Amino acid sequence: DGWISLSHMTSDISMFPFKEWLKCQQKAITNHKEELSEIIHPQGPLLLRNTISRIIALSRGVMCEPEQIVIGAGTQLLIKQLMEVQKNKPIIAMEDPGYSRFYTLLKNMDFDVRSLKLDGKGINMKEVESSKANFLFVTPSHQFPTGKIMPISRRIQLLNWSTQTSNRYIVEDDYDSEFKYETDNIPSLQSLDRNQRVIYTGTFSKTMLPGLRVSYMVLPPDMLRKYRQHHADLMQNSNSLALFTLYYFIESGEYAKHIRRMNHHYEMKRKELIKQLELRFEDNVKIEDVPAGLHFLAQFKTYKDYETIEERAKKEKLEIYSMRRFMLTNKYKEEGVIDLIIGFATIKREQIPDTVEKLHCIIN
Ligand SMILES: Cc1ncc(COP(=O)(O)O)c(/C=N/[C@@H](CCC(=O)O)COc2ccccc2)c1O
Repeated sequence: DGWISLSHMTSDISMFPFKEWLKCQQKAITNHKEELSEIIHPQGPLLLRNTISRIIALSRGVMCEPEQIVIGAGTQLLIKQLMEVQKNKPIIAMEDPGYSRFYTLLKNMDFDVRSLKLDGKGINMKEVESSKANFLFVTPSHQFPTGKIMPISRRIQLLNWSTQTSNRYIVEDDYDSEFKYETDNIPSLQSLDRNQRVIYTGTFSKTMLPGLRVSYMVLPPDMLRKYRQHHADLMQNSNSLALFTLYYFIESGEYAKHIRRMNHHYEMKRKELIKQLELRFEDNVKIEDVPAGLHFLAQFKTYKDYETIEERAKKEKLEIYSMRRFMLTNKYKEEGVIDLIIGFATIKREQIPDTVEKLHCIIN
């Protein structure tokens, strides 16, 4: 259809080892007929929760028992189920720009949702303090969408904030932590938490097949008790066959191999795209070169506004999103520049020069 995608909402599944996946699915069917024939644990199979707790301990420093993990069909569903448990309408705060799907979900659940500005270190502490929030949603490992990695100093400030009064929680959305290029992993907020204030969420959407819809959250013990009481009757909402298959895919080492392969593949494309953009736009582009994730932020000098750019991109059959998608209430517009979110997962290496040229004529 002639469209080129610089969307951040895709992953490059051309390299996904479907043959291995099918072998693991065969194993899942052979070894787990019993479980497939019945309603299994609402939090997902214990053997997969064991595996997940081991992976996130190794890669993110998350300390938890498998019993604290809830597996669900997407992070939004898990957040919805978690927030249904909360009594007397807690106040919610989240990053702006931020993940608009959480903002919409929580607003639709009639919560009072405050959108807080960022500063150079991530979510702004003064705004956090004045927000009176009970639940604070943050993306410290790779702020969505700006890419900022929250420094340890700000993490400590947030953790101190969370212990100042009761009924304060931090929801750490670690959605994009697998893909780190030069920098090594900063451990999760949850790994620094000594007061059971951090609710940790992760997903297999970025590293596996987005269509699998397998995500998970780690609940502190007291929140887990409340969650289990409230959702005593709730059945598991993930697909058991996919979960058992994922278990074998991880245990066989295929998952680790796939992440290594994708890290290399994405890093190459990211480097090439940044190089071509800087060559073509020279000092009319400023790139937040955060070496992580499947997208980066690029600020282009132009006197065109967001609407014009978005229209021209559509006409040029280039799928790309601007910062407007993520502005919750603070609809700022810097004079003479626009911010675009450049996703590099699906673009082919050989398409990069033409795509950069296309972007140049859209913006100028
Ligand atoms: C901040 C944040 N947290 C969690 C998630 C993951 O959600 P889950 O898949 O339900 O577990 C996303 C996915 N955000 C999605 C949409 C972003 C947008 O709306 O602009 C993009 O998701 C994918 C990107 C690449 C490959 C696969 C998926 C999230 O942006």
